[in-house]
Amino acid sequence: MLELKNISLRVEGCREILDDISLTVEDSKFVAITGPNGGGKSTLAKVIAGIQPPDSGTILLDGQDITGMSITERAKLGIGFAFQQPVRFKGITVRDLINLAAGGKLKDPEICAYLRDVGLCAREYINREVNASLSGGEIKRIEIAMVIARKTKLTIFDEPEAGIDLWSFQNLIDVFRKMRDEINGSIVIISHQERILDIADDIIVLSGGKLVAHGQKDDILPELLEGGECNFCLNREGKRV
Ligand SMILES: Nc1ncnc2c1ncn2[C@@H]1O[C@H](COP(=O)(O)OP(=O)(O)OP(=O)(O)O)[C@@H](O)[C@H]1O
Repeated sequence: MLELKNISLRVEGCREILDDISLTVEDSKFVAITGPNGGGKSTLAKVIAGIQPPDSGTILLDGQDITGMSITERAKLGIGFAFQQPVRFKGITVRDLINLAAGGKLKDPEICAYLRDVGLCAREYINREVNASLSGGEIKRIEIAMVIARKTKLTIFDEPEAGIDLWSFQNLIDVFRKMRDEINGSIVIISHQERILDIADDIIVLSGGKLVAHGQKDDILPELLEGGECNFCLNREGKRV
């Protein structure tokens, strides 16, 4: 279980990017974080992954205080993070990356199964070098395949739909459904997409750095669909408009 207690973060000369955020992600839950642009979603994901330290507050994983831990230490405890803009590694093949993620040498059929899960033709990609010749959508899918192979306790995806075409989007939804059903871990997804929000157990809405709603999908989604994300926008006084 992941617990965030009173997390705040301020950038010099700027308002609070995260303002006293407290929330819990229970085991085996699929949680979507959404909200207006600039609300603090990516920053919160970076705070959970250990990329950005908070100014104050505490982060607990299964009761253990991980607030001061590095990305690597958190990764060892089972936190995985898929970036909004994935990185490319020159000289490394797709096979190498999946093996690296899985923490051992997998047989080709196993690697192919991960690639198929994310809609890539395994034969075409398994020996490809992960360099600039891969498209943004292809690299994104390879990164998702890596996250699945890593089988982490808590996986954070930052806008996984970015750069993925419409046809592959359905495939992506299927991947997340499968992850939710088969992997015994929690998934936190930052997304603006209704179809991703729709498969979540819980939805969290961040706006202006504040947590403005957190509850079961069936309670939050109708309000989001009715008024859009700006139904949750805050005015200068920090009140919902
Ligand atoms: N290093 C920084 N310096 C100044 N401002 C920052 C910094 N990092 C983030 N911000 C600001 O903090 C706010 C929250 O950014 P963040 O990327 O977390 O938003 P988001 O909810 O993920 O937005 P989007 O939906 O557009 O991806 C934005 O206004 C952003 O400009």
